[in-house]
Amino acid sequence: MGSRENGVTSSTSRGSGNGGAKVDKEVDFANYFCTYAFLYHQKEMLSDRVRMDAYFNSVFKNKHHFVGKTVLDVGTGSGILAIWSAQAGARKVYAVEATKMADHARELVKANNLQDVVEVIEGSIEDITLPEKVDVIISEWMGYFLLRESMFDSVIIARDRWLKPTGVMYPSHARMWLAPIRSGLSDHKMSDYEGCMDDWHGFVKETKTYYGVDMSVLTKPFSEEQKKYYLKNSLWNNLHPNQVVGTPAVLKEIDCLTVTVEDILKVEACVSSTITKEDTRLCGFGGWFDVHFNGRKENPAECGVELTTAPSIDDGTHWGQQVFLLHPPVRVNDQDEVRVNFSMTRSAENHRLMNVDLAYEIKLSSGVTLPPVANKFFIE
Ligand SMILES: C[S@@+](CC[C@H](N)C(=O)[O-])C[C@H]1O[C@@H](n2cnc3c(N)ncnc32)[C@H](O)[C@@H]1O
Repeated sequence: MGSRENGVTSSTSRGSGNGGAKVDKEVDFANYFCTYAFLYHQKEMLSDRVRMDAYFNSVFKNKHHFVGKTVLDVGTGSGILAIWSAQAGARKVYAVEATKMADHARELVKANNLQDVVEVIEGSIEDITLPEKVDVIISEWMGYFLLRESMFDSVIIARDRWLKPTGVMYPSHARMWLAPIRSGLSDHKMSDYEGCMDDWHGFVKETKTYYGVDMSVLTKPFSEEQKKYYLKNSLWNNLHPNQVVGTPAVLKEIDCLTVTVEDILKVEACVSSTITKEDTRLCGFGGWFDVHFNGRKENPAECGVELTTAPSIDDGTHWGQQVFLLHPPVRVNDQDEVRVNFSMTRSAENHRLMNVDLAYEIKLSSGVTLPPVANKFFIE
């Protein structure tokens, strides 16, 4: 889950954004669920090899959790996780999907001759009733930086209603990470953060050459506009691992079996990272997540699987990372310490979007501490 294009960017009429508040279902459907009804969007997730391999391996390398068992797939989309669960030997799979994608899922189940095992149910997980409790809940609920989209609330509700006391969650654990980062190569446009704030120059040259108008007078306002934008909004990016200039820190650890909605309304952490590169420019912080498929203590996975969205030399995942930029960048050195006060809450206008407060302070290895800086970002 998590797409730059999915409809969660529009605001909804939801009130306070806390887990107890009422969601205007119609508005939520129009703004959030609508894109999931399109196969093109499901395809984006189905094409994410890192995501697919992790879920596939978690199911097929842990068949003992599935053989002869009952499974609930929360938000089945195209039906892929439900189909794998059935192929791994489940006795019965309830595949619940809020959107009309349920029709395609039903078709796909039938085409794979699994209609006697997989029952596709169209409806919100919050509203449907199952005839029995289940042994496994499987779901792909993760948004950008793990919690954007707030779909995990629905999985928690499903768990509390429908998971047997001995049941297993797929995934079982999740973590959020933050690390100091530097700008990428200048030929990699998306991650040349310093360049992207000033890249009016090249444009001015071209406009003058081809269209005879000198736009250089707008260079400064453009740069100011860019800075304002990037200092207020996080940026989706696929970071290269060499852009990570300090030790990554865990902001939040979640046990999917026991966590409550209350526990995820706010993520607060004070963390510290040691710079690991000589003479580099700290441009901001990168945030990502991982989830694990470890079963539960009494019924562990035979083969634990990790799905990570950390910076990677390959294509990464469709989740990428969230980048929180600083301006101006700060020159840092090996062994300097960056202390971060991090807080993430849900937007009051749209509970599926996030506000981040990020304050940091740098203690140089010489012992000098630079003045603290505080920034606010919106994860849209
Ligand atoms: C990220 S997609 C995952 C789809 C599929 N499970 C997969 O892994 O490819 C999440 C799906 O959950 C559905 N969904 C989200 N919240 C839901 C809810 N409360 N009840 C039912 N379906 C929901 C969305 O419509 C979407 O199709």
